[in-house]
Amino acid sequence: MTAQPDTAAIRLTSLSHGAGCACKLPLSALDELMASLGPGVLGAAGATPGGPSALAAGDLLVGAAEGDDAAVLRLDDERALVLTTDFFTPIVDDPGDWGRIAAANALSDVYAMGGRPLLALNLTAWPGETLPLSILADVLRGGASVAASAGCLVVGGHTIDDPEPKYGMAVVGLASPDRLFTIDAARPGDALVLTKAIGTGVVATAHKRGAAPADVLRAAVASMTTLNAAASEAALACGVTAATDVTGFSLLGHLHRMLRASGVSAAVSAGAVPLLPGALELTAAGYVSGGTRNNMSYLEPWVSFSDAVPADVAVLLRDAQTSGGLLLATAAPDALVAELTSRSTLAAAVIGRVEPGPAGRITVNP
Ligand SMILES: Nc1ncnc2c1ncn2[C@@H]1O[C@H](COP(=O)(O)OP(=O)(O)OP(=O)(O)O)[C@@H](O)[C@H]1O
Ligand SMILES: [Mg+2]
Repeated sequence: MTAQPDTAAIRLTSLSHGAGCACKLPLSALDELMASLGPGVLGAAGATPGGPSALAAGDLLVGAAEGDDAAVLRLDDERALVLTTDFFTPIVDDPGDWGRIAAANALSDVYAMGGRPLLALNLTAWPGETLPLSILADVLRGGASVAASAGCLVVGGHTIDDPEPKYGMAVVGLASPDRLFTIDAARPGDALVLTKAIGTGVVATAHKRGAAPADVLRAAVASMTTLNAAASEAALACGVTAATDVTGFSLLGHLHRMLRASGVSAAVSAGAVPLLPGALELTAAGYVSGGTRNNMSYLEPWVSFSDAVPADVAVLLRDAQTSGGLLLATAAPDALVAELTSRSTLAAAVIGRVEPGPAGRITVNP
């Protein structure tokens, strides 16, 4: 009989070159890639299919050109299909937690469109020769448990051999075609509301280096495994039309994308942004991921910080998040905050305001 490896001694994060959504390709590279593809390669909303297609013109409500959280296809007057995918490298050492985080993160893009998830497929890359499959089974169990709590069935998947483990899901959901949340619907005067605290990137980076206190890691994992379902339901109940989820491009990066798509600017109140416990201390101690550094350089021409914003808070606003909250724009923030609070979302913070001005510009005040 071959000796079984001690699975408890395996640190999954040591196998990962970057943590969670911090391993996304930088926004600058993604922009360049999309622009280089040229027209007609990826389907855009309103486009008429060039060749034979089952799609009727106009039924693709959100496509690649929109750069939104998920694609949306109208099925009939009441129903639209929502389609999205996400996967990443180990963000924590516990396999079940990694699975739960990756699933909550993949499902989040459906909630960010105002949909609810129906079916999912596991996307898995695994070093089959060196890493026991029992660990992968724990990852998949974690993912399935979160999907089940979302009312979403995992119905299959795909697994490749890869020296670096990766896990995530492709998810199909349903939404009402006339009640979608899109990235291009923020309007001057709207308040910006955030439904989770930020700081998962610094906590994950510190954890990878063995420096995150247990209670700090626990709070970050609790946040990352929490579904954005309640936040999405609250936003639907309040008639919100503009939303995105906060992930690897950071709070300011995803806000910038929303503002750019909507043709507006915004002012953010740094002091109103909720921070995870320990995040500020770990930022001060230098646990800043490569993804966050990419966000900082990408956002340089777009964001002006008041001198009164503490430097570590300014870093956290650009911290690469994994499975972050929803960022919602609303003309009726009091009603939305009350609805979020009644549904016990992790946060319900008014963090700024949409303003008329150059598309994508952000001013950060203390
Ligand atoms: N390889 C790719 N081919 C086509 N489109 C892509 C590709 N990678 C990213 N995109 C598109 O670029 C946009 C931004 O991608 P990104 O992964 O940041 O969105 P997202 O799914 O909302 O991210 P997250 O899951 O982290 O919230 C999305 O509209 C996405 O569909
Ligand atoms: Mg998203």
